[in-house]
Amino acid sequence: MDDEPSRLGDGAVLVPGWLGIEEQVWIVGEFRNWVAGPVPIRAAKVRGHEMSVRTVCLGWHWQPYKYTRAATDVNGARVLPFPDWMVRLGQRALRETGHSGAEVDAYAPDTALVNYYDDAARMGMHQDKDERSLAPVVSLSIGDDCTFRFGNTENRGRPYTDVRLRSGDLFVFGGASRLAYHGVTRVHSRTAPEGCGLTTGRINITMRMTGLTD
Ligand SMILES: O=C(O)CCC(=O)C(=O)O
Ligand SMILES: [Fe+2]
Repeated sequence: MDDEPSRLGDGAVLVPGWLGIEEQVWIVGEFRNWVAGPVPIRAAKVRGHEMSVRTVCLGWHWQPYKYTRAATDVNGARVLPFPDWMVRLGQRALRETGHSGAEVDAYAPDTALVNYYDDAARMGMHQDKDERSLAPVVSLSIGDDCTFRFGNTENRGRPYTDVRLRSGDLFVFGGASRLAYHGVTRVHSRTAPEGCGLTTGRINITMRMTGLTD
C-alpha cells in the first residue's frame, strides 16, 4: 500500500503512488518520443558547467535562466507543443491536492521540464522562479527513487525536509511554497518498480505556467 498524502509545507503536497503503473509506462513511451527531437535531450550549461541532469522541454524551452520557444542553446529548433493530456493531468493533480475548482479551471500549464537522472545525477538547491506566473508546479516522478530535498523560501539551507520520491509519486507546490528552494540529493539505483517502463534512471516532469505569451 502506498502511504497517505503528506504536507511538506503550506501549499506543498506529496501524493505517493498517484500515477498507476500503466500511466507510468505510457508516459515513458511519450518520453522516448520527446528525447528523439526536434530538440534532443541535453545537459543545460550553468555558468559554463553542464548539469548532471539532462532535460528536454515541452511548450517552452528552458535554458538558464529564461524561457524561449526555440532552443537557441541547443539546435535552434522549436520545442514540441505542450500536450493537451498534460494540461488535463495537471488539472487533475490540483483537484486531487485540495485546490479549489476556480484554481483548477485557471490552471493552464504551458511548459514542462522533463529531466532524466542517471545514477550519478543530482540537482542542487534552487527556486523555480523563471516563470511570471505563481501558479503551482506539478511534479511527477517515474523510475528509480530519489531523495528530494524541500526547503524554505529564504535560502538553500535549513530548515528543509528530505523525502523519498518514488515512481508514480506526485508532488505539487504552490501558494506559500511556490518559491521554496528544492533539489535532488541522490538517485537510488535499481529501485524502479518492475513494469514502470524504465529499467534504469529516473524521469521527473515538472509542469508549470510560464505566464508568457508569444
Ligand atoms: O527532479 C525533481 O524531482 C525536481 C526537478 C526540479 O526541481 C526542476 O526541474 O526544477
Ligand atoms: Fe525545480
